[in-house]
Amino acid sequence: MKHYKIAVLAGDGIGPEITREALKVLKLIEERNDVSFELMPAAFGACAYFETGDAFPQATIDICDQADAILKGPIGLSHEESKKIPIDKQPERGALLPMRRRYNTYANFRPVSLPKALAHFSPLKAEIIGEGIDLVIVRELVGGLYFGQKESGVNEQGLRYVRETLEYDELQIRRIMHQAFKLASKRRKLLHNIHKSNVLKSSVLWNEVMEEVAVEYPDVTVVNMLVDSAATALCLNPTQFDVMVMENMFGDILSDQGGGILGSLGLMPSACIGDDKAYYEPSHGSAPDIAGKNIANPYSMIGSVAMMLENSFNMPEEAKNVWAAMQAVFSDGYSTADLSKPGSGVIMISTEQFGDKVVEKLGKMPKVS
Ligand SMILES: NC(=O)c1ccc[n+]([C@@H]2O[C@H](COP(=O)([O-])OP(=O)(O)OC[C@H]3O[C@@H](n4cnc5c(N)ncnc54)[C@H](O)[C@@H]3O)[C@@H](O)[C@H]2O)c1
Ligand SMILES: CC(C)[C@H](C(=O)O)[C@@H](O)C(=O)O
Ligand SMILES: [Mg+2]
Repeated sequence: MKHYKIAVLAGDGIGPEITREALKVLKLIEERNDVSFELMPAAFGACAYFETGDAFPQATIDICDQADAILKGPIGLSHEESKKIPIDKQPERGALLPMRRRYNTYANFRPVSLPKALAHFSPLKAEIIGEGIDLVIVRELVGGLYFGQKESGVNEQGLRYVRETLEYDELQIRRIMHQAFKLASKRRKLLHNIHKSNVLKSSVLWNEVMEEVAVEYPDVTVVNMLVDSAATALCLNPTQFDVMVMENMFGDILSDQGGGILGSLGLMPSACIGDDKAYYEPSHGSAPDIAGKNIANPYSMIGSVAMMLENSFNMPEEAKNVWAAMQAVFSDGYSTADLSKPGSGVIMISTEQFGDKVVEKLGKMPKVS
C-alpha cells in the first residue's frame, strides 16, 4: 500500500471550512484505493501568527519539509484586521511568499474551467461560453515584482518613496516556459504567451527566451498577446484560450479575472509545483466577508485535492472521479451561495452539504482498478 504524508494547513477565514470538506473527500479516497494518507495539520497564516508570533512557525516548516505534499487553505485577514500584524509578519509576506520561496514552487497551474452545461454560473452570455471554457493559466510564482529587490525611504526632496523591481533571469523564464509548452503539447497544442514587451524590458527577455524554448516544441502554436489585451479577450472570447503563460503579477490578476468569468472564485483550485515539492491551494483568498457562515464554495479546495492526486500521488483516474463527482453535484442543480443567487434556478446548499454530496457521488463511482 502506498503511504503519503500530507501537511494540512487550513489557514484563515473560510480556510478551515473548505479544508474540512476536502479532508472528507481524501478520507473516502483512502477507502476506495490502495493508499493511506498521514495527515499532518499545522498552523499557517494569521492564525499561526496570533498563536506563535510567526505566520509560518518553525514547527510548521518542519512538518512541510517532511511532507510528500502540502494542502493549503487560503490565508489572510480583511484590510482592517491586517493592520493588527506588523507588515512583514502578515500572512502574505510572513508565510505564503516564504513558502513559495522555500519550496521553489515556480509553476502555478490555475485551471479556469466551466462546461457548457454550467454556463448559467457565468456572468458572460451563453453564446460567449459556447461549448465551454477550458483554459489553464500557467503563472510563474517565485519571480518578478513579488521577489525583486525592494527599498523605501525618504528621497532628496523629502518625499517618501518606494522602489520595487521586476526581476527575472533567463533560467527562471526557461523553466516556466518548458512547463507551459509541455502542458500545451498534451492539450490543444496552443499556447498564448502573455507579456507587456511594448513597455517592460522584463517582457522583452521573457519573449526572447520563449522563442528559444518554442523551437523544442514545433507542434505547439504560439500566440503572443499583450496582457492588457488579454484581459479584454478573457471576457469577450475566453474559448480562444487553452494554455496561457505569464509572469507572476500578470498571473495573479488574470487568474482572479478567470474566477470572475466563471462566476465565482470558489471555482478556482490550483497547483504550485517545484522540482522537489508541490503544494496545492485555492487561487482565492480567505474571504473574510463570508467566513464562519458555512456558505463558502469548497470546489476550489476539493479541486486542489484532485490536482494533488494527479501531480503528487500519480492517481490521475481518481482525480478525474473527484472532478466528475463535483460536476455531478452541479448537474443535479445544487451549489453554494456564490452560484445560487435568487432567480438562478440553482438550489442553495451549504459548504458542508456540498462536501457531503461530493462524497456521496464519489462513493458511487466505480473504483479505479
Ligand atoms: N493564496 C492565498 O492564500 C490568498 C489568495 C488571495 C487572497 N488572499 C488573502 O485573502 C484575504 C481576502 O482577500 P480578498 O477579499 O481580496 O479576496 P478573496 O479571494 O478572499 O475574496 C474575494 C471575493 O470572492 C469571494 N470568494 C472567495 N473564495 C470563495 C469561495 N470559496 N466561495 C465563495 N466565495 C468566495 C469572497 O467572498 C469575496 O467576495 C486577503 O488577506 C488576501 O491577502 C490569500
Ligand atoms: C495573497 C497573495 C500574496 C497571493 C498572490 O498575490 O500571489 C494571492 O493573491 C494569490 O493569488 O495566490
Ligand atoms: Mg491572487
